[in-house]
Amino acid sequence: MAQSAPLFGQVTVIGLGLIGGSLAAALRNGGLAGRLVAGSRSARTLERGLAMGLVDAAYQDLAEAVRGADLVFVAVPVSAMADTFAAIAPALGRHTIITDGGSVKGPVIEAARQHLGVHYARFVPGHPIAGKERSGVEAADAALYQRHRIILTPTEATDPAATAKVRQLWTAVGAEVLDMRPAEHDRVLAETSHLPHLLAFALVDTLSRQGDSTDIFRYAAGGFRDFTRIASSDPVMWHDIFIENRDAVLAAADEFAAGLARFRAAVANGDSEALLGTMTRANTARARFLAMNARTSYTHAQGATDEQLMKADNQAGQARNPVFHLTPGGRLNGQIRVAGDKSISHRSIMLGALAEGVTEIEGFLEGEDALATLEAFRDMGVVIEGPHAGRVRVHGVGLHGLKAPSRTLYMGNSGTSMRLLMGLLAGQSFASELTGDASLTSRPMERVAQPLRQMGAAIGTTGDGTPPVSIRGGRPLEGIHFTMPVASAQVKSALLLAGLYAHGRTSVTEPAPTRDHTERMLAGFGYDVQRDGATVTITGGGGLTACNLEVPADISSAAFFLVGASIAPGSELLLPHVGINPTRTGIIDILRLMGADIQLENERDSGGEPVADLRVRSAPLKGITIPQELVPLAIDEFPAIFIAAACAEGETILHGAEELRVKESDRIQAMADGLVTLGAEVETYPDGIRIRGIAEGAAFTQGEIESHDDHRIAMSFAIAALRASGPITIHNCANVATSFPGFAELAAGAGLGLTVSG
Ligand SMILES: O=C(O)C1=C[C@@H](OP(=O)(O)O)[C@@H](O)[C@H](O)C1
Ligand SMILES: C=C(OP(=O)(O)O)C(=O)O
Repeated sequence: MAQSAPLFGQVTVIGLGLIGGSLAAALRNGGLAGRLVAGSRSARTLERGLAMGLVDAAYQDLAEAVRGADLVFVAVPVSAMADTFAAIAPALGRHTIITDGGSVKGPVIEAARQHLGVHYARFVPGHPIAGKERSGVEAADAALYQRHRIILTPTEATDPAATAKVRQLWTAVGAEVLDMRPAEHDRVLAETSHLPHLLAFALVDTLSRQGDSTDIFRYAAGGFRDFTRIASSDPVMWHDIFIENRDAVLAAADEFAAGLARFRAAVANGDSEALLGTMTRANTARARFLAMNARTSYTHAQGATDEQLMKADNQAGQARNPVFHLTPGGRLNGQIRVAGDKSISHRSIMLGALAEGVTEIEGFLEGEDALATLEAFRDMGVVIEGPHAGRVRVHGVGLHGLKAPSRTLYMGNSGTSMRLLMGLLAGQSFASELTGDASLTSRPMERVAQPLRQMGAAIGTTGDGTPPVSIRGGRPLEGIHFTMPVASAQVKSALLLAGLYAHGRTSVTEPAPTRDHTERMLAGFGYDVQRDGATVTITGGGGLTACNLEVPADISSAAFFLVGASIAPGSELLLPHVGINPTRTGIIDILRLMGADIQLENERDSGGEPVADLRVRSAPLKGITIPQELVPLAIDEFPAIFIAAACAEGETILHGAEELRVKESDRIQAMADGLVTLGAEVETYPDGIRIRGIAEGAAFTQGEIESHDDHRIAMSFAIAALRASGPITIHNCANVATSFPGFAELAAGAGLGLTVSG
């Protein structure tokens, strides 16, 4: 850590175990304290601390230790807090800030209030969530808090300046600081840490009391060992925690007992639907909660080992994030079946859930975005089997059968999930809240919220109009006629889904054609949808009937290969069963205008959606001015199109695409930055870009690219390597899994020099 001016004059650490010792070590390393002092009842600990160079002075008399301190960190067991506060209070200065590391906050705050007297206003309660597998001063580790979370739980009595100072302290040693109310902290810890320990202790104890317990333990397999590992934790420490956090632990235990009773009843009654519902939800829930905490991708959390999960969770978003390494040149050949269509996959779950009967889906996209939708419906009580190799069975609950979710619905990175669900949830009788990852929580949601309010919905967003989105529910909706200011299929779809619940007719007029999967699929589920030019209308009060669906391959995923094969001489690829809905084929039109050689073979209908096998051969490309009417029809494909433009003769100019600035990243800026890094000549406009291309040979230099956590940016620059003069490295590629899991393997199989690390 770099040396900086000391943040504090004297810091005193009371209790020099792993937690206290590690803070001392980190402050020492960073030069953050002018003087470091330790206080401990144990002479041996103090000797070790001095010998290790952690502190400059050490006292068994705690009052002596805090004399002259600017900041005191109390890191003793929770049951010893009251005595410690009483011992130090008389020696604290008028400005001394006191903070602690106790794992239960309510009782520590109460002890501080009783014993710190006037100093209570400068007491900032805290809880570092850091590894505790080793203990004692010998385990002190200057790096312990780096990228770990510290929860601060200031009370109304806490001086905000003191809180700010403690926040500065933790940030300076590399931690991420979160604020919580004390009661919330104790409840959350009771649920996520104390209850599991209670269950493990209770299970092992219960089994060990049975007559044949020797046999039980002899035959105990991995599951038993995994589940009960934490029953080996220190009984004295856990005794203190259960006693100190009594109320929250009891509430969590009661909640669990009710869940156990439900499960028991389902077994007793042979209730397959309840059993499947509970277990399919549980299957993915853990990975999802951890992903949600880390505000990271969900399939990553799902594929990770326990250790990685906990690390990702502790390290606040630092989940392992793959890096793409590309060798330059090469060509693409063969046949590639790209991932299932994302837009159709989302809607297959939504409409399947609201239908009467069981909907069977094939070709479902097992990408993060579609899975976020799937999980949201599980959270609302819908039994969904799968996905297994693209097959999903949705047990529809009917238009009015959804149940209130017990917690915030996590939409990960998916704008489609959030916006469509806003419409659907506005029509429900219950309240709900939607949130997402760092990218999604910065995207605009008022474009949907405003017209829904006109229909009568009660919806809140943040001051910036971004998520979290809260929906009051239980409000009667009235059909409206809405003319969309932006061409957005998500806005249109949200209003149509709300329209299912509205009184009368809901109609939406679009300024330019956008993807019409919602309209087609509603009709496929038996709902009457009227289309008249740019206006689509539905009347509330009908019903949906389950059906079977085959999701075609996603033309947005095929786009990377259409561009890759076009720009790499000697390429020829066949992309079977790709959706060629005319509201999605802008990419084909644009590439053809540039001179690409793309053939549609075997055109057919698949469940109401046109599909074809796409054959693409390399061809010399030329720059064009992209026709305005094609912009909404190729909206997600522009990152890939920009790569084609950089490999075309002359200039390509795009206008009218300001929407690109509010996708998973600002795609105009993210692509321009990457293109410039790779030596291309570009100029950006508020609504577009100009790119000068190089028709032959290397169009790109080597370079390091930032994906900005945007799947389409990552995949576009991967394809660029086909025409680069040196290696390209792309950082933060986890989000490729949102729309195209398996991209790297498929692309490498077809000839792209792509390997993945991290
Ligand atoms: O409705 C859909 O499935 C989508 C609509 C488009 O968004 P907008 O409606 O914001 O243009 C598109 O970018 C997105 O990937 C999927
Ligand atoms: C914009 C996209 O998706 P969404 O809006 O669903 O996040 C996309 O996939 O490119």
